[in-house]
Amino acid sequence: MASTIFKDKTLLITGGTGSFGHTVLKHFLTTDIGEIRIFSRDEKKQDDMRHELQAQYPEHYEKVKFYIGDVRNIQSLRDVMPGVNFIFHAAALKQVPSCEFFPMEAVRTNIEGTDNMLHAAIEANVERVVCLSTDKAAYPINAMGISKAMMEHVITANARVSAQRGGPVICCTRYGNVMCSRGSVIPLFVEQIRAGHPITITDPNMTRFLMNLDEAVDLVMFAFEHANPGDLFIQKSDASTIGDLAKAVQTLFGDTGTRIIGTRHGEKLYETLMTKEERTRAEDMGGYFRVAADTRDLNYDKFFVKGQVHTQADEDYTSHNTRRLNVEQTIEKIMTTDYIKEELAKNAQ
Ligand SMILES: O=c1ccn([C@@H]2O[C@H](COP(=O)(O)OP(=O)(O)O[C@H]3O[C@H](CO)[C@@H](O)[C@H](O)[C@H]3O)[C@@H](O)[C@H]2O)c(=O)[nH]1
Repeated sequence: MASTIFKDKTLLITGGTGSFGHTVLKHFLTTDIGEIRIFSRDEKKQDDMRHELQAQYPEHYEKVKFYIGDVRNIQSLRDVMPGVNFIFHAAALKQVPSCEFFPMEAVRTNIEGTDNMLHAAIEANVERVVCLSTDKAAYPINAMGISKAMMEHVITANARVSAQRGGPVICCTRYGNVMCSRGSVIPLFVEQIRAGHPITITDPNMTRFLMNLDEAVDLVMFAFEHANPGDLFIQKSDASTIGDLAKAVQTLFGDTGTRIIGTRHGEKLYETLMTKEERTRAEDMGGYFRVAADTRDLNYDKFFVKGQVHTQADEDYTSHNTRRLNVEQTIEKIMTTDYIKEELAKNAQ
């Protein structure tokens, strides 16, 4: 990717050892970017990443610097900030079931951690910050989604203050399920098939937005380039039913039967990427929507206008009403991931 905006600049990725961080490195490491800082808690994951980069990118790996820290600890964020131009904030607790059992942990990392990061970024005069959220934050029903929804509000509030003071441009992206990410359903199905077990389906009629990691990075880059303070960016995404997704995986890896297990803690039948209320403020930008921040202050009287006041659009934008992929199209879609390509290559050996 030619990325002159990043020429000689320093990019910080919080939660940088995860799948998102790996994909960002794949996109940026060989460009003219100056430095990439990986900030995360786990020294083992950093060490693994360091070795991987040394092997794969012998001429570029020295651009990557590793910082142990935790977004819950603002001092560790202050320590990583000097010289940082841009931030992609991916650090999060994102497993729905674990957040359900330990909701305060989600509060500390997703809400307080994001607030800490933004304060440290504002203090350090960073130029741009893009934060990563999830569809589960729209009309949230589980602790992970609720914490991410609060995170989005923390982002909007800090973006407003930062803009008033000429500080960093802070924005947010929201996306759906990243196919084949760690612990997600596609790798689970593949493992079950390999073990000769029936695959476990919660509800064949459930739908999920399907996105690959490159699309997640593209969305973050789009937000990076187009953001006004407090904007929320959403990528238009396709969806499939879990029943069709299961058939797609079985077509590629074999059919060992299916077993219905029922809906898990905190799960929805479908996900919402953009609410009706957000749609009234959304701008269609082709492949993306921009939901502008509400820039009014608390003095509502001065904003009163005569005439019709729109408070909601007709419909939410959901995994039930977006473009629905059939089994064939779902196969094509999941084949775009490195995980599926690598696993099929193993089968062929
Ligand atoms: O044995 C299983 C497990 C899951 N599912 C279904 O598969 C879909 C996807 O499940 P999963 O891959 O676990 O994703 P989600 O629960 O939708 O959310 C995951 O994916 C989100 C987006 O990547 C992350 O933010 C969340 O943390 C992570 O839990 C859902 O409809 C599940 O009901 C099954 O049918 N059988």
